[in-house]
Amino acid sequence: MTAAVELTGVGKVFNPGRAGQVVALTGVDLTVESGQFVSLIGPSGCGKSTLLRLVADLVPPTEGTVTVAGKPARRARLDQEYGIAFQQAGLFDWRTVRRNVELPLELRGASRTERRERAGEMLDLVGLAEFAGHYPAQLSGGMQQRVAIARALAVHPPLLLMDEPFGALDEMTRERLQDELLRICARTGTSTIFVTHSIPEAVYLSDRVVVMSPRPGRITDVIEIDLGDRTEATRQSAGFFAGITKVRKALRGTPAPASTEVAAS
Ligand SMILES: Nc1ncnc2c1ncn2[C@@H]1O[C@H](COP(=O)(O)OP(=O)(O)OP(=O)(O)O)[C@@H](O)[C@H]1O
Repeated sequence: MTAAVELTGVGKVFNPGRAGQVVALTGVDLTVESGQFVSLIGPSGCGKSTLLRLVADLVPPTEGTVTVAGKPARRARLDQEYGIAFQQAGLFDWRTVRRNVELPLELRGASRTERRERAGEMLDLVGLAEFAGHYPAQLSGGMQQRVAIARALAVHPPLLLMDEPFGALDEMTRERLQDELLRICARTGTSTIFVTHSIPEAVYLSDRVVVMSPRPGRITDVIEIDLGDRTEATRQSAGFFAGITKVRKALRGTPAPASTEVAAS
């Protein structure tokens, strides 16, 4: 099966050869298999957002190749192979919730009926069907984030790129949205790359946590997480805490003990 994302020997230098030169990423090799949930974690400025933006073809790599769904990143962007949700929900204030979700479908030239139907389906999925006619300003931050997720999923992209989408939310809302996101990804078979600063969030959500080093950003560790189906009990489980410890050590540069597999217990 074609990998959802494949980066090979990827490097990114901003302003090369000029005064403001920044080597943001170097030697990045990463494969995200179809249906996998992968988090990126690392100190501020290590290149997490840059990596995501390379996958989204918002910036070109200086070296190496980026493939999304087996296609060059640019082709994948044109084919809308992915949806994007960033920390700021980025909704259009003057459009209702429904019309915000319809936007990527409009850009795709979908018919009015199809747009309505799909937006309704997506808003149902994120539990906001009743708010379809509201404007973003009438919603809480968490609800706005859910609209952004619905919008990102509206074209049924095989891949979701998320940059700290829950960063600004309170802990309870954040945990609820994490569960919703996992449910949505499982139902739709979506692959996800998720940037976060939160170790527990990365461990809870992911099949693999990718740990990055400070500039120039490199991947220093990939920690496999196997907590099975997430339930109420997962956040209190020994496996969850073991995962957190492993990622924390990797972030500090302490080698993890022999096995890198974190299992449910
Ligand atoms: N357009 C740009 N021009 C010049 N330098 C840039 C540009 N975008 C990012 N950088 C630099 O590249 C490095 C990586 O930035 P990036 O935003 O990817 O880090 P990050 O890991 O996402 O950080 P944070 O956790 O603080 O969000 C930083 O040093 C940043 O200043």
